[in-house]
Amino acid sequence: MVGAGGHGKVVADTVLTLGKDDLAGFLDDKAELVGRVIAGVRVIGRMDAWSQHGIERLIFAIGDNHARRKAVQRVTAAGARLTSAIHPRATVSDRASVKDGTAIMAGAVVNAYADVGMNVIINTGAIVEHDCVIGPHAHIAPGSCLAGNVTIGEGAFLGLGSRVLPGLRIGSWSIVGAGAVVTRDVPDGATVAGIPARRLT
Ligand SMILES: CC(=O)SCCNC(=O)CCNC(=O)[C@H](O)C(C)(C)COP(=O)(O)OP(=O)(O)OC[C@H]1O[C@@H](n2cnc3c(N)ncnc32)[C@H](O)[C@@H]1OP(=O)(O)O
Repeated sequence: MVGAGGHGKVVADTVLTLGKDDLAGFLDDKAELVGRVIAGVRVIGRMDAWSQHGIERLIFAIGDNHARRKAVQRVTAAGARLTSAIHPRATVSDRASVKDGTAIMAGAVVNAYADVGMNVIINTGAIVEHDCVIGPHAHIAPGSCLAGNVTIGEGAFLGLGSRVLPGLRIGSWSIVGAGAVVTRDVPDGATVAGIPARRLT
C-alpha cells in the first residue's frame, strides 16, 4: 500500500479485514515514517522501493486525487502493476465493473452496470447507482450518493454526503462540496457547493 496517512489507515483496515497474508507493508515517501508501524502495518520503505522488496502489485492509499494520480503514473511508468481493495462489507454488483487500483470501503454500494475506473476511491457508505461511469483517479467521499446514469470525470472529488441527480455529468478535476445536491452538469475544473449546488469557482 502506498501512503501511510489517514486514508492509508482505512485502506489498511480493509486489506487486513480481507485477510491478505501476502501484504508486504506500506510504502511512503516521508522518510520519518519508514520503519514505523501504522494501523498494524509496517512502513517498509519509500514509494520507489517496491521493486527491491519484490512487490508485485500496489494499491494507492492517498486521499488527494492529484497526488494519487501522480504517484500511480510514476510507479506504473517504472513497471509496477496495481491491485484493488474491496471491503468484504461493501456491496459490489456482479454486473458492475471495477478497474485495478480502486479502493471500495465498508458499507459502499456499487450497483449493477456501474463502471468504476482505475485508482478511484469509493469511500465509506457511498452509493454508486446503476449505469454510473466513474473516471480514473476520482474520489467519492463517505456518504455521497450518485443516482443512476451519472458520469464522473477523471479526478473529480465529491465531498461528504453530496448527492447527484440522475444522468448528470460531473466534470474532470471538479470539486463538489460536502452536502451539495447537484442538479445540473458541473463543468471541468469547477467547484460547486450548496443546495442546489452553485458554482464557487
Ligand atoms: C474520510 C474523509 O475525510 S474524506 C474527505 C471529505 N472531505 C470533504 O468532504 C470536504 C469537502 N470540501 C468542501 O465542502 C469545501 O468547503 C469546498 C471544497 C466546497 C470549498 O472549499 P474552499 O474553496 O476552501 O472554500 P471556503 O471554505 O473558502 O468557502 C467559500 C464559501 O463557500 C461556503 N462553503 C464552503 N463549503 C461549503 C459547502 N460544503 N456547502 C455550502 N457552502 C460551502 C463557505 O461558507 C464560504 O462562504 P462565504 O464566502 O459566504 O463565507
